[in-house]
Amino acid sequence: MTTSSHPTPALPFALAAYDDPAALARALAAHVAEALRARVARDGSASLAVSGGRTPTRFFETLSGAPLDWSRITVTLVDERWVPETSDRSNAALVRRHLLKGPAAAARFVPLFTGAPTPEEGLAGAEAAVAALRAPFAAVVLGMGDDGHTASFFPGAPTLAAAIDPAGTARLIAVRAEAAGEPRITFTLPPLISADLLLLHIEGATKRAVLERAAAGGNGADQPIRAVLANAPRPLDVLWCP
Ligand SMILES: O=C(O)[C@H](O)[C@@H](O)[C@H](O)[C@H](O)COP(=O)(O)O
Repeated sequence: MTTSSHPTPALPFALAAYDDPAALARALAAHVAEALRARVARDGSASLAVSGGRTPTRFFETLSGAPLDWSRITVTLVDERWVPETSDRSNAALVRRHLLKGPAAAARFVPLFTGAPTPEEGLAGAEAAVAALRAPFAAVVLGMGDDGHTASFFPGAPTLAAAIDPAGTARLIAVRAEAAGEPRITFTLPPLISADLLLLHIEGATKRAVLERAAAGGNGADQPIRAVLANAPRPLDVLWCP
C-alpha cells in the first residue's frame, strides 16, 4: 500500500440541473445546435461526436429536428463497441435510428466500426475514416458510466493510460476491459477535449454522486472521468436531471 501526504486535488465542473429528461434533452440539443450553426457559419462545415449507451436517445430525437444545414455536418461517435450494426449493442445503429432522421438525415455519418475482426485490426481503417472530419469538433457530448468511465476510458484497461494521455498523438485507440463487454474503439482524450463545446450528459442520482466523488478526489481519484475534468480547457459543463 502506498500513502501520500498530498491530498488529491478537487477538480471544478459546472452542473446545470434540469427537472426531467425532456427538459434536459431540449437544452442539450439547443446548445449543440448552436455550436454546429456557429462552425458552419464560420468554416462552411462542422463535425459532431456523440456518445452511445442508453442515455442519449431522447437528446438524439430532439436534435434530429433542429433546423440546421445538416448537409454541412458530419456526425461520428465518441466511442464504439466492436460489433456490426445488426447488433443491439451498436452505437452506430442507435445514431442511425434516433439521430439521422428528419432534417438530420442529410448529415454525413462516419462510423468507427470497420468490419475488421478486432478493433486493433480495424484501427488504421477507422483512423483513415475520421481523418476527413473537420477538426476540432464543433461539439462533443460525453456520457458516463456508474464506474466513472467516459467514452471508452475504462478503469483497468491496459490502454487506458495511452487513451487519457493529454499529450498523446493518436486520435483513436482500441480498448479491452472486462467491464466494457465487447472490445471497443474510442477517440482519445485530446481530440475530445479540444472541441468548441464539450458537454457531459448524465441522468440520475447515482451518476451525479459518482461525478462528485471523482471530482473531489479521495476514493474517486482513479475514475477516468477525472482525466476530462483535469484536462478540459474550461470547467466541464455537465447537464444533469434526476
Ligand atoms: O458506448 C458506450 O457505452 C458509451 O459511449 C459510454 O461511454 C456511455 O456514454 C456510458 O457507458 C454511459 O452509458 P449509459 O448511457 O448507457 O449509462
